[in-house]
Amino acid sequence: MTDKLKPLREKIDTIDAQILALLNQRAAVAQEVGHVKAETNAPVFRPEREAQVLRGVADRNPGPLGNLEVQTIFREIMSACRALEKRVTVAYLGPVGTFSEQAVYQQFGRAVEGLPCASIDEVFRATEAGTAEFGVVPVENSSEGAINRTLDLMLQTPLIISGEVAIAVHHSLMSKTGAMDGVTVICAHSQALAQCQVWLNQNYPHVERRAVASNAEAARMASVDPTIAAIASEIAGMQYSLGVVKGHIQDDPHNRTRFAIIGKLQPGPSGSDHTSLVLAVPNKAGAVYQLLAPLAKHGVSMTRFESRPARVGTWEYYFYVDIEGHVQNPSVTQALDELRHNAAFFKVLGSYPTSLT
Ligand SMILES: O=C(O)C(=O)C[C@]1(C(=O)O)C=C[C@@H](O)C=C1
Repeated sequence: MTDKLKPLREKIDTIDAQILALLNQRAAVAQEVGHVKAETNAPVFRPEREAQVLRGVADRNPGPLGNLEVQTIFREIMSACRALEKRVTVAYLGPVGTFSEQAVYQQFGRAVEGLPCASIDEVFRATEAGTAEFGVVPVENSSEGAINRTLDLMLQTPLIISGEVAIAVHHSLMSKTGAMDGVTVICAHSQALAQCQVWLNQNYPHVERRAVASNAEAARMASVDPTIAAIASEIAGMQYSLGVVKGHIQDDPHNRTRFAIIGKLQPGPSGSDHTSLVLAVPNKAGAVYQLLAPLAKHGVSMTRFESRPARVGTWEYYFYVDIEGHVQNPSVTQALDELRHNAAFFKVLGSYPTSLT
């Protein structure tokens, strides 16, 4: 056994030495890129370039490693190279251990400065003020729908959407002991309670449910109070040394949340992009249909359509529309020019590379 392993491990050692040398060669080139950017004051984080690199490694991947695995490795390589140029600060809905924090790492890799904020409003404020270069905010959940506070704030902010990231949301029921003995309350964010309600009705119909500010806060509470169990990600549970009572309790096994990266950067076209818009029309029959006609005319696909009642201003509804393509793509430019004419309110929230997952 040992005799057979030895030469194989020597092979791995040789390959690791090559990988290490190549990684540092790559890092040195990234440093040069950093100097060129510094001369022209160009942005360090280039989401369109990173998306192209990650799509490229998946396209060229011969295996046996899976595409997701090689993309994860290359995301971290780019993150580390980027940090040699400049370590970007990213605000997110904290505390640490939230799905928002996972979204930050999924988009930027680990070599970033995370800035946990107490609310979605604060993420916008920190990014607008420049305390953070970027912010990560939840936009929609596959089982619960739009995150309304984010949509409302998008309407007013001067920030742009520079990227999107979707993550699988798996909830676990956890407590200090990993059991439910003595637990009288289950705490979680209201969205998480809603996403697990069928499972909770079947398994713990008589235990009180209490909505708290975040799942990570619920995990923190459970870590200091044995009468509290929390619904949160297992990562949050690990941060607070909780034991898992039951994993994957969300009613929809494919539960996902999509996040927007907000900032002051408008990425260039990456070859596979989305553009987000907010529109409003006068309240008359057929107005929405007419408004959207230019998209069909120019062959631009709509990937999302969401309406929000207007709480202030003249219009009854704002429509949040995502389309395929980048504002610099000619068909999108033409469609948007016509849309702008038909709309009573028109705002481009940004064009950005489509999420890899
Ligand atoms: O190509 C660039 O602009 C770089 O700075 C290099 C690099 C990389 O490591 O590949 C790093 C950061 C950018 O976000 C994009 C790519």
